[in-house]
Amino acid sequence: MPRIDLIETTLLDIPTIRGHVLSMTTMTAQSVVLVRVRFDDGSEGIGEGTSIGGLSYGGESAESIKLAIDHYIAPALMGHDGNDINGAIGIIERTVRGNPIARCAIEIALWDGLGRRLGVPVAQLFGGAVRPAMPVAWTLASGNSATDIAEAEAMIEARRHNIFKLKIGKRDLKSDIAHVGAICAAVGDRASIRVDVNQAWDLATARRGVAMLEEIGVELAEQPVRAEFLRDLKALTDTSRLSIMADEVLQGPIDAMRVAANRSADVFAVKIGQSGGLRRGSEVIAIGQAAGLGLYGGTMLEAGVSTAAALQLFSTVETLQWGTELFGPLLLKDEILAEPIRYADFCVHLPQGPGIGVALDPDKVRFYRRDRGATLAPTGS
Ligand SMILES: O=C(O)C[C@H]1C=CC(=O)O1
Ligand SMILES: [Mn+2]
Repeated sequence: MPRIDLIETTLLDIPTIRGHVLSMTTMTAQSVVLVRVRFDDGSEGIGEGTSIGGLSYGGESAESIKLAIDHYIAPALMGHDGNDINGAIGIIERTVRGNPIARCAIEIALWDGLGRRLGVPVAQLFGGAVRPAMPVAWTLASGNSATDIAEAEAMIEARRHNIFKLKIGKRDLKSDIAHVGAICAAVGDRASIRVDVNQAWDLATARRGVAMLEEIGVELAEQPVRAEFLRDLKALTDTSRLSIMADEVLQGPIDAMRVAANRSADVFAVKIGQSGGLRRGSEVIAIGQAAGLGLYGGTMLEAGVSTAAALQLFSTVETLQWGTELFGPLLLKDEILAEPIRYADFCVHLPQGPGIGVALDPDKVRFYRRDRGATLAPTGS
């Protein structure tokens, strides 16, 4: 029995290729918590926990993810059978409430370790991949319409993306609609245009906004209203011809059930981090499927490790009506994987090989680790 004998976390700060403007914050760097789990048979697994904009997007930050793992999850899991992932999930959930991204980070490493020991991809442990590649959206969020149009043109030309998600909700409705309209007019029928409001609108604004977006050819609006206001999300879904996607409201299968039960949304943005891991993510997917909702593989703008883990799970889903947005590594200025995930022909390709199918570049990890300065600084002062 391969017992867990070491759990190590490393916090990295990696600059983004440009400012990423969301309704609640502008990102210029992404903070990533890497997890390494070692088992006493010498095998290892890696995981990642990544959030957005410190604590401005949700209830977890890189620092809180690291703390939850180092101080609570790691001590509780020490000595546990690495092959017993369901048992480990039980221990983690009894030890730590909330904190779904921290829980996910460690679970990824457990699946990676198990896959590597068995010599199979994690997708195989979830029944096997039904597709080798998935459509992948890109987020246009430079904060400037002309820059976004140029970016969209370049992506279509390179055959990298023809699905674009526009981040809105920071500016007044009129400016946002003008911005989205300009992008829709520029790309025409060469791309699918969606928007993500990240909870910024009240119901009155959302009603007007969604109606205007529909007029200009937008296909879908993601989380237009606050996650807590499920009644408002449902009101929009009931009356809008645009598809409404649930994102921040989905913090695992219990929320998924609440949203599905009264059809408060048309589509689930399934995120392994927000769901609390691959196992709970697979349950969110099952609930969405059983309710006849559309599915979309979402991201917390994760680096390569968590993106690879999400790809392992989403590759096993029968129908991903809305594709994925697993482009996180492309938003970062530098690659931390030894071999990057492949993006081509408007798709992201499932990495091959055992476990999650990717390995870290140790030099890059060393370079971007937050405590690098501390490690190099003279001690004793
Ligand atoms: O969906 C979100 O709210 C978070 C994230 C995903 C893509 C992106 O640009 O931001
Ligand atoms: Mn979203």
